[in-house]
Amino acid sequence: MHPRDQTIFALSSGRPPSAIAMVRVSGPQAGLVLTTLAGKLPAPRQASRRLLRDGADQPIDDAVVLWFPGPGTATGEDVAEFHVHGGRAVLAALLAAISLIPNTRAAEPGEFTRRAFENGKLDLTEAEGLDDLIHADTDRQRRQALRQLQGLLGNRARDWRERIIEASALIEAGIDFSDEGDVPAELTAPAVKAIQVLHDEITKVLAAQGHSERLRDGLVVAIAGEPNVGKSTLMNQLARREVAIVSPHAGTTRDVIEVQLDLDGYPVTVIDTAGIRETDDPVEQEGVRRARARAEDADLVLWLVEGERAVDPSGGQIWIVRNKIDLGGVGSPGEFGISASRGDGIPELVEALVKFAAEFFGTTEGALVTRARQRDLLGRASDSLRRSLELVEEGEELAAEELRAAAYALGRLLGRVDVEDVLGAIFQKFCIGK
Ligand SMILES: Nc1nc2c(c(=O)[nH]1)N(C=O)[C@@H](CNc1ccc(C(=O)N[C@@H](CCC(=O)O)C(=O)O)cc1)CN2
Ligand SMILES: Nc1nc2c(ncn2[C@@H]2O[C@H](COP(=O)(O)OP(=O)(O)OP(=O)(O)O)[C@@H](O)[C@H]2O)c(=O)[nH]1
Ligand SMILES: [Mg+2]
Repeated sequence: MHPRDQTIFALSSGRPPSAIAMVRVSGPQAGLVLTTLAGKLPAPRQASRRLLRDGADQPIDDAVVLWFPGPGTATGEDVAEFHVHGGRAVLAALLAAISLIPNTRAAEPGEFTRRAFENGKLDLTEAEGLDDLIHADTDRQRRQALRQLQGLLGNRARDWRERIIEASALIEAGIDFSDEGDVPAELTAPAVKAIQVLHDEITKVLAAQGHSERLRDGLVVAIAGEPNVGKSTLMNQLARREVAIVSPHAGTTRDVIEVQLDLDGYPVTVIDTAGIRETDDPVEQEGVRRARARAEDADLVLWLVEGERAVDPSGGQIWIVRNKIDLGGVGSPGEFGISASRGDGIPELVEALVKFAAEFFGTTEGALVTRARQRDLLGRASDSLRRSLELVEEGEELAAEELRAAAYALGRLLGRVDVEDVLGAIFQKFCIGK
């Protein structure tokens, strides 16, 4: 039997042990799995309590089960759900009992979603949104992912694709009509107008995206500066816990230490680094090398100084943060003055970071593009439309060719025209059970 026709099953809830766990089954054998383990089929889409039994008629667990007959289901296939106690032995017994039923097998990562995609329940951008929703850590990530899952980009792309195909039909009708020589302008004018509007709409969506695709990974803020200025103390303040070792000894931090923060719904990774100085200690040298590399890659560097020390960092986005103001010393304009150990100035610094994040991510409530793949394909569609406008004067065939390329790019965005390995690569990164 082809793997596509097998019935798949997986633990769809989190790592055991948990209070309750959910095992999902999808495919033609889902009903048989349910009756084998739980007796007669429950009423569709209604929770029923059943004692589950294995092949030897031994009890597995006291469970709640659901039966969703296809095709009106999440995957488009028959689906069964087992809501059981989330202990490791319960799950092991349940999964073993299911796998004994012929033509069933454990699902690959993302395979439920893949089947939903193949059955037309969602397009590729919606599947990507679903994956992002599962991995969303902050509220803004969640909202962006949910918009994508609900088809905000997919619906726009479908509409654009249809309109491009209509415009290209107009142009091609002109080509047939003219037979030889130029197509009369009154035939192509409506198509040209339509292409211009389409080009404007797609370009606007691309322009509005800002750094919205970075919302998935988060902003990286590096704390850097000379040894002993209080970088690790600031890190602990921002994290509100003791993530880094603080000591009066210069050269304490060697490895790069990271914490994930949720700043007003924006995901921010803060990294604490080794104090940058010339040193003979090879371990510290390596720490300094890593500190420099990470600071260079960061979206923002908080360059910490203490006391009256002058500063000379250069390049990139850098904020000067003057620490230990409790010991005296005055900050210059354009600097932050803080006491990392006492907490003075920290709320102001955090507030500025939230503002920076808001500007960095741009108008994420309006952003439709969340991945490089999507941006790339929209860019191609927009470029092809622009070229078709340029070419329409020279020859309708060339313009029609570019329109086909634009429609093709949108088709790939939606996952309508894509080669198996591209789809495979996308779904592979999903969770098992999703
Ligand atoms: N127990 C449980 N909770 C869950 C899911 C699930 O599969 N099981 N989901 C898993 O994704 C999410 C909900 N998403 C769903 C998406 C589509 C359909 C569905 O049955 N769609 C049909 C019928 C539409 C309808 O009646 O509204 C369809 O699209 O044809 C169900 C759940 C989150 N919570
Ligand atoms: N008075 C005062 N002391 C501070 C302040 N912040 C940090 N310190 C002290 O400064 C010393 C160095 O702090 P760390 O946070 O370890 O400094 P660091 O920059 O991480 O040092 P390295 O990891 O060695 O580069 C410790 O003794 C801290 O207690 C501050 O705001 N005021
Ligand atoms: Mg340190």
